[in-house]
Amino acid sequence: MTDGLFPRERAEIAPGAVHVPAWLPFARRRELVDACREWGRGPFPYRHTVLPGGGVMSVRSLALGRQWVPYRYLDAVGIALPDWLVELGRAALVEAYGEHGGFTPDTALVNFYAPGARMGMHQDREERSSAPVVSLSLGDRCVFRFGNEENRGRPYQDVDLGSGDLFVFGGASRWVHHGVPKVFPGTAEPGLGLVGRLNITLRETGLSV
Ligand SMILES: O=C(O)CCC(=O)C(=O)O
Ligand SMILES: [Fe+2]
Repeated sequence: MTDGLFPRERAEIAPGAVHVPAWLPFARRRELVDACREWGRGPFPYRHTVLPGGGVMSVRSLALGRQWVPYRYLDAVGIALPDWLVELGRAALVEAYGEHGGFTPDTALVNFYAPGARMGMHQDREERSSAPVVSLSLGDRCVFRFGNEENRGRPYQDVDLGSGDLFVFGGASRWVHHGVPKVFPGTAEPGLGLVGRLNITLRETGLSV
């Protein structure tokens, strides 16, 4: 896959953190965008999450499978996590690591970044399972900041995540701080039918029902 002048190469950003540019074929991206739109039409629309301190996230999100509120998972399921998405998550791990290790995600967070939206540095740490996090990106390109386990600051690496990209972080990278400091508006590929950026993360909560 070539983006402009330079091919974007598959890279292991850190041990257990694998970036596969343009992993999803265009047709699959379109299907995912359509699915994300459908999910938002139902009784559980995309919402700005209100943080305990009163801050409001600029991203709008919805959950598939087990629902997340800051900073815990609820027992409640709003929208079911479809089997085909679980299978896609397994295929993503086979791509990244050569095996899926029995990955059985029970939740997916779908984030929508309208122009100007971003996500601060954080850890995905409400999960009791150490299974990897699978991230799929659609639409506008962004800077994905991948840091360290200790704090929100340096050292970090900035990774360019584009439409169709797969990013997996597991193993020694599972509890690393990460965030999205910038999205580049208008960079979604034509024909995708998306203004902005969508990101889907699949996780195993490790919680029993
Ligand atoms: O949008 C992204 O690429 C990252 C999303 C994320 O870190 C999260 O939902 O926890
Ligand atoms: Fe995260």
